Amino acid sequence: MNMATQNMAARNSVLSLKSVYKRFQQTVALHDVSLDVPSGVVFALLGENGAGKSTLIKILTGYESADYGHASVLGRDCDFESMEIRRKIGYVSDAPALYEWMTPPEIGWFTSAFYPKGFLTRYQQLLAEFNVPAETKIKNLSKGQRAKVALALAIGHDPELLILDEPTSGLDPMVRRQFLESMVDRAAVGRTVLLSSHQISEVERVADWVAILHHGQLKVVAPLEELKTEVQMVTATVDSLGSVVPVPRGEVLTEVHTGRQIRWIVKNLPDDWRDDFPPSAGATKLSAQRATLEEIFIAICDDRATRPVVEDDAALSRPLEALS
Ligand SMILES: Nc1ncnc2c1ncn2[C@@H]1O[C@H](COP(=O)(O)OP(=O)(O)OP(=O)(O)O)[C@@H](O)[C@H]1O
Repeated sequence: MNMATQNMAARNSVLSLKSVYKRFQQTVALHDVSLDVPSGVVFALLGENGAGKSTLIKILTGYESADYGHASVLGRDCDFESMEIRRKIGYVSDAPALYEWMTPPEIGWFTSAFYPKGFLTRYQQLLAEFNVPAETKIKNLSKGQRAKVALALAIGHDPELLILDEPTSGLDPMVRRQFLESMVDRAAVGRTVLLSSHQISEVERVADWVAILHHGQLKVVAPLEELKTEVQMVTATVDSLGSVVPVPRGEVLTEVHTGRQIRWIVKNLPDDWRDDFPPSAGATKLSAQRATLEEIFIAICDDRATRPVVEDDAALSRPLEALS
């Protein structure tokens, strides 16, 4: 993220993490994570399984504490004001706990006691929109129907900030679409949505901002459009296996070798990047194209991508210091 974008996010941020560390026994779940989420956007948190997404969300909602660093939501401290935060925001966890013996209307009526007037009416409208059966007890609802109840409970009070941990898993394609559209609508009226997801195509459709976590570290935070325009995939074919070719200038996120082909994912590739590959460089068929979000995600999160796939021992000694 460039400095101007970073400053903009920090100025209007609805949530903020500063140098947050979290460890579970030997597992480092979050490592020096700093993040500001601006208001009025759909902000997607991407990362491989175990990257630390749920841990980050649990710290924001006060279900876990950071070992070090500071987290705040809507200006409130996540450690000391978590009850207040949970009342203000909407939150759906990856496994929502609901009162199993109640019916959907009953749980809405029960929950309405914690929220201002207007909650129940809105909740009931959402249940009707989502076609949730009113007479069935929660324990007998399908996975998708449960997810709809949890979502209706989370947005019934029209929260300024909605936090969703993998919101669309278990939803059918129609509801998934309806649901994602409603996220965009929320952002359009100034509400903020933070969602974690593995569904890159969905994120690409709805997110304004994207953050990518990898092994507990925040690798990318940027507006989606900026990411799409600033990151490119450079491809070169090497003349012979094991030849040492230059690395393109710019910020090389990763390098992948497949036979004679090398692919680099590069941020801020200079216009004159081809000058780095004179005929003597041993690389031909040079091309650069914009990288898709999926390509960027894989480049950052697939650990195999940072290790060259080689077919002879000589190539193993190729210098990779330029890669982080
Ligand atoms: N309570 C816990 N005790 C021990 N380890 C934990 C605990 N919670 C999380 N972890 C570990 O911390 C790491 C991050 O887990 P987290 O659930 O935040 O990942 P995630 O990005 O949400 O993954 P997924 O996409 O699979 O849901 C994992 O290695 C996980 O095993």
